[in-house]
This record gives sequence, structure tokens and C-alpha cells, in this order.
Amino acid sequence: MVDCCSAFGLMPLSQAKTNLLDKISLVKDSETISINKCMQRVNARSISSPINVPSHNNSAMDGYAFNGDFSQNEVIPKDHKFELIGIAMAGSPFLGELKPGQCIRIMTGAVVPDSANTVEMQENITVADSTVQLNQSLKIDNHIRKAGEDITIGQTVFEEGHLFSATDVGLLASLGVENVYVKRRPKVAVFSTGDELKSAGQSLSLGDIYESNSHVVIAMLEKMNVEVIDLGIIEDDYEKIKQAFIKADELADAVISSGGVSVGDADYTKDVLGELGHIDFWKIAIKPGKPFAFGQLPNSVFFGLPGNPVSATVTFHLLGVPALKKMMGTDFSDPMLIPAVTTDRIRKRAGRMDFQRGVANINLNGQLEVLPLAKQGSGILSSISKANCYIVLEQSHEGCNAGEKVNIQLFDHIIGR
Ligand SMILES: Nc1nc2c(c(=O)[nH]1)N[C@H]1C(S)=C(S)[C@@H](COP(=O)(O)OP(=O)(O)OC[C@H]3O[C@@H](n4cnc5c(N)ncnc54)[C@H](O)[C@@H]3O)O[C@H]1N2
Ligand code: MOO
Repeated sequence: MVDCCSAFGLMPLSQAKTNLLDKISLVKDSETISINKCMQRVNARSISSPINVPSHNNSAMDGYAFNGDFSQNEVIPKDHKFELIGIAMAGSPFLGELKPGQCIRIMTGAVVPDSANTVEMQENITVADSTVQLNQSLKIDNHIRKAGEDITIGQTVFEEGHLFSATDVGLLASLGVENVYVKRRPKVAVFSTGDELKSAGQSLSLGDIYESNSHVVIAMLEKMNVEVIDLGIIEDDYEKIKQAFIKADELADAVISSGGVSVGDADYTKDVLGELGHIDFWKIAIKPGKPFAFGQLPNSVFFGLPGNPVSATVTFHLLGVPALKKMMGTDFSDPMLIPAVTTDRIRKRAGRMDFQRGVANINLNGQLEVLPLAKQGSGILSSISKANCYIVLEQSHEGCNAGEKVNIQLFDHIIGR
């Protein structure tokens, strides 16, 4: 049976995504870099811990470490007194041995000697001369951070394919790791097509607009930490667009253009793609973003984003991001769909899967709600700039009233940490 969309030449998003991802291969090379440069880079070799973290039992508080007699029951009673025999600072351990009934002064992070079996914070202690008295009863192992309780020596800390975050950099540093072996950054060439497109600083004649799609795409590519090759604005001229394709294909693993993928008289993108390479598909059953084109060039894969700014952003999010993540060698699974209640009526006709722009937040009842933004046109860049999520409406969805449940996808879950 032919579904409504393939009858009109529109491919369902899931099928488009599967087709596209099948054609994406992982960048081959890897390199060694400093951990300080590894944010948003993909780990190319599993990393195991060279040490225990923490490497020694240490105190979680400024206070006193005791050798308490826990043989009767597991609590030392309030008012119990200990003899104070020394001090342990972070970086200056106490090297003696505590006998039962003895204690030492200890600072947060200092080694708890093997001969101490519990720690109390100084607020719960009374000290007079060399005697330390408990203001409340004390349990064994209190406030001791055990060696290896976070990570044990030899434990795998990062699998191959892990995308490093800022806190991962800290974790690597805490293990004494200086360098990591990571996948090469994919090279991505970007250009925009259109006679009407001008750059900031240029004056606008009637019909001209300031070009924005490459700025959005490049900003998102930089967030993904891929290598960007900015080829600028190309006029609506078949030969010039062809030359841009050839140059981009020579330089990059992936080429992303915007504009010229519809049916207008100056929409040359897919014709050039067909001449130089192969069109895998064109037109998908989504709104916005229907005329997206995907194909292959001799050395690279090609993503033809539609010119309308919201359509370009949506198609980059839905298809460009997972493809590049796959190329980078990291997780490219779909971002979470989260149920939320719409605060307003949503209009939609059955046919295309719709990615409306919304603002999600937790209301006073603790419920996740989403406001569908009023202006949903595919040229309204300010709406997507205001939004923090997509309201994801399946192809057959026919709109709904305020108070009904819809699914959302948070932008932060799409483009990553
Ligand atoms: N007869 C039909 N016309 C259109 C259809 C259709 O199915 N039949 N589809 C519409 C849809 S949906 C979209 S989306 C657009 C996509 O068209 P193109 O990819 O060919 O894009 P352009 O025509 O070049 O531009 C569309 C629009 O976006 C502005 N634009 C283009 N590039 C940029 C840029 N880099 N920065 C900012 N704005 C840009 C451009 O000025 C136009 O206003 O086609 C519909 N038409
Ligand atoms: O798909 Mo177009 O992107 O609806 O404006």
C-alpha cells in the first residue's frame, strides 16, 4: 500500500533518516591531543583509570580522626574522651599510629591513617588541653571517603565513542591523564545560495535580505566542534554553484548548502548534485523543511537545506546533527521525546510530521507545559530563537486543544552539551 506521503513524493522522516545514516561513514583518522582541547571531541580508544580515586582514605570534614573501640557495639557514646596526639593536613599526612582511645586533628582531604576508624567534624567536638570529647555519639567510618570509592584502578572510565564534556576534562585531569586519543574532526563545508543574500555591512537594495542560514549552521557546527569551511554566499548561477560544489567536495567530508532546493526557476542545487554526484532523496514529509535534499558527491556527502531560515535549522537539527555525530563516531540516537501539556490550541493538518516551535517550562503545579509560539511560519527566525523546544506532531496528527498532551524535544538534547 502506498501511504499518502509517498503518493505525493514525500518520504517519511524515519525512512529519510535511515537512508541518510546508511550512507554516512565514520572519519578514519585519529590523533592525540591535550585534554584541555578535548571538549566535544570523540574518544578513539577506551580509557581505564591508572589510579584509585580517591587514592587514599581521606577525611570529608575538618575535625578529628579517632581510633575508637567499636568491638562492643558500633557507636562510641556521647561524652567519650580521646587523647589528642597529632595532626594531619591535606598533603601532610600523620605518619604515626593511633592506639585505641587516641585521636588526631584532621583537615578535609587529609589522609585518614589506617589506625583511625572514624572522623567527626569539629562542630560536634569539645577540646580541652589534649583531650577531645564527643558532643554526640559517633559511628564507625563516619566522614571517611574510602580509597577507590569513586573509581577503582583499571576501571574503564571512558569507552571509545564517548563525547567529552567539560566535567570529563576534569575527571581526566583528576586521573593524571594529560593527553587523549580522539577521532579527527569532520570537515564540513558550508555555503548559501541566493542572489538576494547580502552580508552584514553591505547595503540592501529592493528584495535583498541579510544572509542568516550559514551563520546558524556554522554556529551549530562550532558547538559540535567540527572543522568548518565557510564558502560564503553563492549567486543563483548554475556554473558558480557547480564550482562551489566542486571546491567544497575537494575540501570537506560533508557539504551543507542552503537554498535553491525547491522548484523555482533559480533552484539549481539538486540539478548540480545530480550532475556531479547522486541524489539519494529529495523532499520529506516534514514541516517545515519539506524540500531537503540529500546525496553524495565524489568525496563527500551532501545536505541541501531549504532556504527558509526555520526550515534550514529544523532540517539541520533532524538530519544534519545525527549524520555528523555518526561521522564523528559518537552516539547519534534520537533525542528524547518528552510528554508535555500544551497551554494553547495547536493547529495542524494531517500529512507532514510537524516540528512546531515552543517554549517549555515547569508550571506552578510542577507540570511540564509547552507554549506553542504564535508565529509558526518557516521564515520566522525570531520564533525559533525564542523557543527552547520542538513540539513534535506525527504525520497523522490533526491539531489539538489547550490542555492536551503533546511530545516535545528540547533543543539542548538535540545539539548536545
Ligand atoms: N511551488 C512551490 N514553491 C515552494 C515549495 C513547493 O513545494 N512548491 N516549497 C516551499 C518550501 S516548503 C520551502 S522550505 C522553500 C524552499 O525553497 P528553496 O530551498 O529553494 O529556498 P529559496 O527559494 O532559495 O529561499 C526560500 C526563502 O528563504 C530565504 N533564504 C534563502 N537562503 C537564505 C539564507 N541563507 N539566509 C536567510 N534567508 C534565506 C529566501 O530569501 C526565501 O525567502 O520553497 C517554498 N516554495
Ligand atoms: O518546508 Mo517549507 O520548509 O514548509 O517552509
